[in-house]
Amino acid sequence: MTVLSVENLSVSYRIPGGKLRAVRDVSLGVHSGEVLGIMGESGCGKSTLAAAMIGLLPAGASVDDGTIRLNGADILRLPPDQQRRLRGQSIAMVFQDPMTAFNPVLTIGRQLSDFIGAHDASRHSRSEIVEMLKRVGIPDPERCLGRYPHELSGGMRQRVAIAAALLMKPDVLIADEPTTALDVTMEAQIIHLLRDLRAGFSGAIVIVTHHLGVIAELCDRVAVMYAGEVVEEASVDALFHDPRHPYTRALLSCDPAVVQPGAGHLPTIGGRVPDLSALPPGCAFAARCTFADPICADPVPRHQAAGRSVLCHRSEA
Ligand SMILES: Nc1ncnc2c1ncn2[C@@H]1O[C@H](COP(=O)(O)OP(=O)(O)OP(=O)(O)O)[C@@H](O)[C@H]1O
Repeated sequence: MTVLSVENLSVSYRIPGGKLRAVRDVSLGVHSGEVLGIMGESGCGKSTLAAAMIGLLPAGASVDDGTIRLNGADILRLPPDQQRRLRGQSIAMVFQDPMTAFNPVLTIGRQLSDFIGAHDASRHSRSEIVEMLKRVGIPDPERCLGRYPHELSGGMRQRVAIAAALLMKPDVLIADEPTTALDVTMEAQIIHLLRDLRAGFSGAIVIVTHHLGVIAELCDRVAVMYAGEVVEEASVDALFHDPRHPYTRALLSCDPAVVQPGAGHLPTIGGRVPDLSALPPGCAFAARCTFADPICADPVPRHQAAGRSVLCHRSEA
């Protein structure tokens, strides 16, 4: 069942003298039990898309067009209090820097019970919280409950943030760069933790990342973003073994090691991402694409086939 679907979504930021089009005509869906990865270089619009999905767009950003459906409800068109309620019950978010999710002057125990109590006080007892902390690998959960956020390492804080999100039993868990603020060892541990947790979680997971290892190890499907658009969407297997969009191919061919699970961050491609406030007509990747020809200045068709879509004049899905 599709729990979260985004249809023809466009989001822009107001900037001096105009508009920066951060998300352009994006359509995506994620089903229960599935992990969708959203990947792309810095500035391609991943975080803006994730923020729109959870309804927490930063100041200056607005939805120009499109719909976001959560369990079928068109959340952008609900009154704000209903939006908040639906989100609180159905979506949980894990942020890049877990410190931002915690109040520095309250203990972890107080925050977990307050946070969860705010959504459904009766459902969660202290023992459930302790059980969840154990599940996410906190070595001494009882002791952890009495600690303040700054007394935990970054990796432990991220584990607690993941525990808090899972305690809500959300239909959709959105994780925005969940490993980026961590060192390499902790990053690997959190990737393994998320992989283990998948088994006991029936909701959908959306992971925003520029880390190919996260995609390879955790995701079922992946949407590759470039300059605000989804340029290719496919199963992880299809994408890694048979990338069709020249941008995806360029990313993967920069370093053959990247197709291996556990591989590193996205390599860089020559040239620059276009200015999102003054986009060229046609394909936004054309200026960096080795296959570009004059047709690329025309509006770009989206080729769709079973389980795959590709936004390119020259590549079929
Ligand atoms: N508050 C803002 N005001 C104006 N422009 C913004 C703002 N936040 C982001 N942008 C611009 O929107 C575009 C998309 O940014 P976004 O943060 O969504 O990309 P991203 O792929 O998540 O990048 P990163 O991985 O660096 O966070 C970028 O061009 C960015 O400069």
